[in-house]
Amino acid sequence: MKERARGKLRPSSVPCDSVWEGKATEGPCNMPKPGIYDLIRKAKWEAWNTLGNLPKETARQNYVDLVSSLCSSSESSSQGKPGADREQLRYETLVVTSEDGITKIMLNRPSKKNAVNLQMYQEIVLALKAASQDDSTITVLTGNGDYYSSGNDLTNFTNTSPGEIQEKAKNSLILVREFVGCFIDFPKPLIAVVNGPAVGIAVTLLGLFDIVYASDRATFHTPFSRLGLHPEGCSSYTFPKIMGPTKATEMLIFGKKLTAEEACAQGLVTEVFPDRTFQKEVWTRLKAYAKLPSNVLRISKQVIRNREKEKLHSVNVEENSVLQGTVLSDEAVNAVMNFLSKRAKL
Ligand SMILES: CCCCCCC/C=C/C(=O)SCCNC(=O)CCNC(=O)[C@H](O)C(C)(C)COP(=O)(O)OP(=O)(O)OC[C@H]1O[C@@H](n2cnc3c(N)ncnc32)[C@H](O)[C@@H]1OP(=O)(O)O
Repeated sequence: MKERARGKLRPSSVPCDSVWEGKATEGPCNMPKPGIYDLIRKAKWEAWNTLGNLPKETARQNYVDLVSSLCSSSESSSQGKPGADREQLRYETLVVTSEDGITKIMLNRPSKKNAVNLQMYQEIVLALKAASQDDSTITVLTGNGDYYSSGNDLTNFTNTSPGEIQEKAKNSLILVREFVGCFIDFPKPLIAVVNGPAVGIAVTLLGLFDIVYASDRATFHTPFSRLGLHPEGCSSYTFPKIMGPTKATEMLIFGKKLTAEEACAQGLVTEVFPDRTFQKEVWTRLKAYAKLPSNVLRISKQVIRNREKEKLHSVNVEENSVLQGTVLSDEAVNAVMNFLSKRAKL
């Protein structure tokens, strides 16, 4: 009997379904308790044993229900395959690819230093939503060309009539709030591959990533005060936590630009690579990480990040409402005018 019962328990099967399976075919637990180091069989035995005298028929029905629910969940997850996403979604400002367990979202306005225009905000929201449901293990954000991103596109409100500008600013900020919310909620490991300089919102968001790899050519600059703007992307909360309040203040209020090495020393960047070997080294490492079990990574991310989510959403709302009041201030409008008239660059 011992051997027959053991033969039914496939070591690779999920403990919970083999428990119902054992109960459904054998009735009450009828095998001796396995040894302390026989971890898989011991876990199954304990689970089976806890079912006590549950009737065989009830156990059988539970087993059928469980198998049906697993089948339907695997069907619905296969509808979110990256191949299908690629066919459905066409992006103008991004290149999104999915292979080797990695969905790569590449900002693709290199002639504008990957400045984030309204279309790009929207497309990143869509790409993150698709990536959260596809079968990739990790998601990467990176930039095409020499910049990672020059931040918010300063022409977002130009070509807008005076009568429409208030409404456009309000709606744009609602979009930015949703955009930041997607980073807060993103369920899989999210990795920034910072291929060159990063500015403004492209920097602040890094506090919401799980890993940040940077080329030694990258710089990190948040010149909010000279633009008449204020910290966003939850940086008013994440940066003081990551680097301490005084270093965060130097960056977020006084616009101190950090080199990649400095950003790494402050904890904003995980690791810096020589630009010459950046792409090769980073992608080799990410491909190895993407072979780890997807579900395990998701759950570990939840364990690390979930207790902060509510706080981050409230910070996002608060930062956004401050910007609602200042994005059309004289200081902000003058800064844009100076940039457009080529009088000001960073
Ligand atoms: C939508 C709601 C608003 C929410 C507000 C959110 C709060 C703000 C968040 C931020 O991200 S603030 C940071 C904004 N970014 C900047 O201030 C950067 C401005 N750009 C520059 O200073 C320079 O362009 C540069 C990045 C230092 C690069 O200089 P370089 O001399 O190397 O290249 P350029 O010839 O200047 O740039 C090439 C091309 O790209 C255009 N461009 C670059 N960055 C932006 C940008 N952020 N917005 C709009 N356009 C940008 C630049 O004008 C050039 O265009 P062309 O002249 O070739 O047409």
